[in-house]
Amino acid sequence: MGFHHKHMFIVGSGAIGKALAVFLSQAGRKVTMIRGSVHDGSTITRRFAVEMENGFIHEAHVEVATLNSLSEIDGIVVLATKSFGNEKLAGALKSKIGDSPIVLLQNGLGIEQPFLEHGYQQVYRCVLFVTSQSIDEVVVRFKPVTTCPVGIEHGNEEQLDNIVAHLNTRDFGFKSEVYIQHIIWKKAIINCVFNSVCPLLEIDNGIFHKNPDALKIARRVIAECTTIAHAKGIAIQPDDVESGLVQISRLSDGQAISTLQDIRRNKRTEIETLNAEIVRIAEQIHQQNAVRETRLLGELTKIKSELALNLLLEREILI
Ligand SMILES: NC(=O)C1=CN([C@@H]2O[C@H](COP(=O)(O)OP(=O)(O)OC[C@H]3O[C@@H](n4cnc5c(N)ncnc54)[C@H](OP(=O)(O)O)[C@@H]3O)[C@@H](O)[C@H]2O)C=CC1
Ligand SMILES: CC(C)(CO)C(=O)C(=O)O
Repeated sequence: MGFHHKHMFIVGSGAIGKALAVFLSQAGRKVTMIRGSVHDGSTITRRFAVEMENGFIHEAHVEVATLNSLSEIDGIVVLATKSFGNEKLAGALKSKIGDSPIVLLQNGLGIEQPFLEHGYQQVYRCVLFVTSQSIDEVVVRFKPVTTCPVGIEHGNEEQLDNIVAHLNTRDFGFKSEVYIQHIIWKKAIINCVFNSVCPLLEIDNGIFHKNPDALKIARRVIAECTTIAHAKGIAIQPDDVESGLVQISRLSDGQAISTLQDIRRNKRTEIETLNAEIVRIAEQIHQQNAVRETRLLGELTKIKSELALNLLLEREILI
């Protein structure tokens, strides 16, 4: 058995889960994908493909199971599901994973709470700096931005390095980052901008490096959110967040942000863990007036996403 002997369980068969499953399988890791929202007891093998920017296609056959088809999960559990499912998943995984570590790949603030509250001892958080967009049931279009840091919510550095060694591949890079909290905040603030402005304008991620007026809006949201970060003891600088945002905008030009993909597919979005969560934190420390634009953009995005869901419901009733 080689160094990378741990079985990788990827929960969630979406744009990120499929890309990760393909890269890990190609690198020779043992991979099982577990469906996040499907519980029909099935285990099948499926082909997934990842299209890179230069047109190259990576593909792999991956075993896809459901939670109720597995009695025990022994390995490294990686969550690539939508964060609003975490409370339910934390309950469902608890009796099966023993002391296997869990790694959360999701965007947002506070998304680890359900796992900490359920008493998980090995909880790690990754901040993704890649974009992956579903083209159809099999293919995703993948663009890496930079190496993705993984840090500790509850656990230890030795296990962290072991997890990173198992996750890291040439095309989807991971690294250990002991001080992850400031990166979580920085990325969450960047997402507060992308995941509201892009869906509202119905435009791809390239807008901020191309349009000075959109960048001005981004700058104001960044200023608001960094004020709250500072009040919570997270020392991040607005200029640093802005350069991160512009870098992502350049490198993911043409890609649609996940919230825009969700709205287009009439799916629930994660905006509650972004703008709404920063507003909630601001309220707790009586600084709600400092985040007015962040709140407005979040509320408009939420309405837009609910309108899309209602439209789908109405269409279903008519059929
Ligand atoms: N796509 C991207 O470029 C990026 C994504 N992220 C983050 O990565 C995470 C995954 O994103 P992405 O792959 O794009 O999302 P997708 O919508 O493509 O896939 C998410 C998967 O989550 C599962 N899921 C959906 N609802 C629930 C639920 N209520 N309970 C349990 N599982 C559920 C589904 O898995 P199944 O089909 O197996 O049921 C679904 O396929 C998100 O938190 C996102 O913010 C971060 C940076 C970039
Ligand atoms: C900002 C971006 C594009 C970076 O990975 C992202 O987080 C997303 O697509 O959800």
